[in-house]
Amino acid sequence: MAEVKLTYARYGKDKVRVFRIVRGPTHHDVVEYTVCATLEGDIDVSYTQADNTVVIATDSCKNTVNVFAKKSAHVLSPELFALELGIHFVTKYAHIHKAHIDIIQHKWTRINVTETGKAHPHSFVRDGDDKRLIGVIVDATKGTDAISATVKSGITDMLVLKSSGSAFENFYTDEYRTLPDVSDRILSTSVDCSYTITLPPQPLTLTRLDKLGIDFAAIATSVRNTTLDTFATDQSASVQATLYNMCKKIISDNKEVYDVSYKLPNKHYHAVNLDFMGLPNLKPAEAEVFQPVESPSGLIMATVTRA
Ligand SMILES: O=c1[nH]c(=O)c2[nH]c(=O)[nH]c2[nH]1
Repeated sequence: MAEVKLTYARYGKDKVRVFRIVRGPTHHDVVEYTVCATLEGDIDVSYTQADNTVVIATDSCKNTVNVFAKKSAHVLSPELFALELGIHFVTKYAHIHKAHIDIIQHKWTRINVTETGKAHPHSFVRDGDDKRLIGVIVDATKGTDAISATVKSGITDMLVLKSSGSAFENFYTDEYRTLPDVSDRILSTSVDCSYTITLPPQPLTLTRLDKLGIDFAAIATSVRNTTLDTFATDQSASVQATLYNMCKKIISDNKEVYDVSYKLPNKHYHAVNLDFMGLPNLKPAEAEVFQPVESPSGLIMATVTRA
């Protein structure tokens, strides 16, 4: 047998599906999460010596998510809920030094009733495929009185399209280029955005969570609105340039945001040739019927960081 060593180990429960109702006096709030909770620490012997005594069962990790969903005062904020879970794992178990909590928040938007013009107190609609993504790492490797954390938050699967206000011109020309300059085109992408939030000076404790003073929901709303507003209003020179404009505004508007990353597929729409019917549809000014192209798509990515 070759000499080997274990260089990284982490385990836990993925795809923990949880739904929580918070019953208020006048209305209910609901959240639906898919949680992935994984742990690092002094767990090597479970891999190398078949010693399970150090293993908090992944089933127990799942139970912990459900118990905290019931007891947490922060459950409506995925960032705070993730921090709370992470702090729990690294403080409850002396041999667990890092917890990774990843949450997908599924959409439930309050229904506005047409007849009354009012938001309904306990009825909701899934009004889009977009989800919020939260990734928290709680780190107690320097001890439980020196816990630090990183918080990433973001959006995924937010499909957008504009039928004008997008150009792509003056790009590199050589023998491989076949694409003509276009001054007006369809632009469509499925937004995947992630941003890092700087937490106030650590260390972190469960009780300090109440006093973090960061309005995670307001930042999420700002990021979503800026993404949509910039996509709509920017006279786009390219996906790259529009992406950068989104990042600049998000970092300017949100002092807690340290960096922003986007992954933007450029979902192409090709004008259909209708010459066989004598219908002009190929020149940009005449094109009205398009074929949405599943693949390939462009893929434009970048991270912009506060200087
Ligand atoms: O906005 C764009 N960026 C590109 O890099 C690119 N490449 C391409 O073929 N079309 C586009 N559009």
